[in-house]
Amino acid sequence: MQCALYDAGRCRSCTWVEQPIAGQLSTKMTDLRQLLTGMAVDEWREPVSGPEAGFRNKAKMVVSGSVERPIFGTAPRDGQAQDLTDCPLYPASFPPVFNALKPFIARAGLTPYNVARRRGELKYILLTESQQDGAMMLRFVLRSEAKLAQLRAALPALQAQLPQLRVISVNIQPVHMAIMEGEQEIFLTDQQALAENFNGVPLWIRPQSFFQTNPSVASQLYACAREWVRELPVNHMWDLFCGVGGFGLHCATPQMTLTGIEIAPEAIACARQSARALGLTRHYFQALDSTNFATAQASIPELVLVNPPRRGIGEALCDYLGRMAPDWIIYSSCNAATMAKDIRCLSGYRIRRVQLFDMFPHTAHYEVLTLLEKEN
Ligand SMILES: C[S@@+](CC[C@H](N)C(=O)[O-])C[C@H]1O[C@@H](n2cnc3c(N)ncnc32)[C@H](O)[C@@H]1O
Ligand code: SF4
Repeated sequence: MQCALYDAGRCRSCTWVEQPIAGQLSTKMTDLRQLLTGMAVDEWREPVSGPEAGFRNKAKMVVSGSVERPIFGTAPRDGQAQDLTDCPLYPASFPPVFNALKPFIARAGLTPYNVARRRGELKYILLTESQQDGAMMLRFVLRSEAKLAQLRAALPALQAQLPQLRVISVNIQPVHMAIMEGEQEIFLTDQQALAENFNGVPLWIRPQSFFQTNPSVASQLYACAREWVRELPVNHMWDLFCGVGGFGLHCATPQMTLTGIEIAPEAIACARQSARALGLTRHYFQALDSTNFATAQASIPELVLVNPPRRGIGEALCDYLGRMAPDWIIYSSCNAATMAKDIRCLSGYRIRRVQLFDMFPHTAHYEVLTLLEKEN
């Protein structure tokens, strides 16, 4: 893919951008095969990919520069900030919003935060778009509430100019460190979540809850998990690290019992709302730590699906699953190295199927879906 910002040396985030997608996929497949070396795999499925450009539904922009001339992009290095509003990973609907936000920041007096001087208010802007109808969520990450009144006063004009901004909020991040978001979220609109829909399944995007950033590939991933689960005689499944419920809500039927566990309460509220909209009655979504939840259960359903963060599911959950031995485990991972390590810990399972999903084109990262079956 052509990226003028990469070519000009202004952004080097996509280290593989100069390689054709076919080459990227074959390198990723080689990496995955190496990580699973020594483990028998019954079926390697063809990798799944999506569009090369314009696929991201979310922009996370560091705000720097001055209040009159803010820059949206990367953190300044050697005093030089790079404007990445033309990044080709974003859809065509994003640059007009960025362009309208720059004068808005000046009008609202939101001085960009200067990391070196520890001064200023506006640290990041986070913009997410729903594929369903193009509605958007805009979040301002501010150092404090000092400029909140000014922001509120300037907001009606911005909303009139950009009616697609349905959810607007301020996140307060008072701490001087790399963590992007703080705990406090102040909604500036009545609407607190964006409606999304993948494969006919209603989902919600809202602040402080994880949502996949490549909707084209994520919807193929959920559809594939649904296909795999529907082939199996499953009456009850756990969806651990469920986020807003994408996997479980795709896989469950009205006859099945679905237990979804996720640490973020905001995400659990979204999952419950989607389950109700689907007419599911046997769903139990709880905001809990997945390992604490699982290890307190004396029985296990036929299927456990896990989709952990990059660190993997860890030893305690692996030990528990090995001991309780559900008939099937589906592992969806954005870090095949930790997934391979976890699977090696799980004795008594064979790998029925593996499929790579190219969720993060132009980088070495990828998602992988693995079906494990208990050996008799
Ligand atoms: C890779 S995301 C997957 C989310 C979801 N399955 C999806 O498809 O969008 C991992 C999720 O694990 C959650 N998480 C992190 N630590 C957790 C824990 N200890 N127990 C339960 N959930 C956790 C995160 O909040 C995040 O939503
Ligand atoms: S993140 Fe965007 S601007 Fe940076 S290299 Fe990738 S495509 Fe180019």
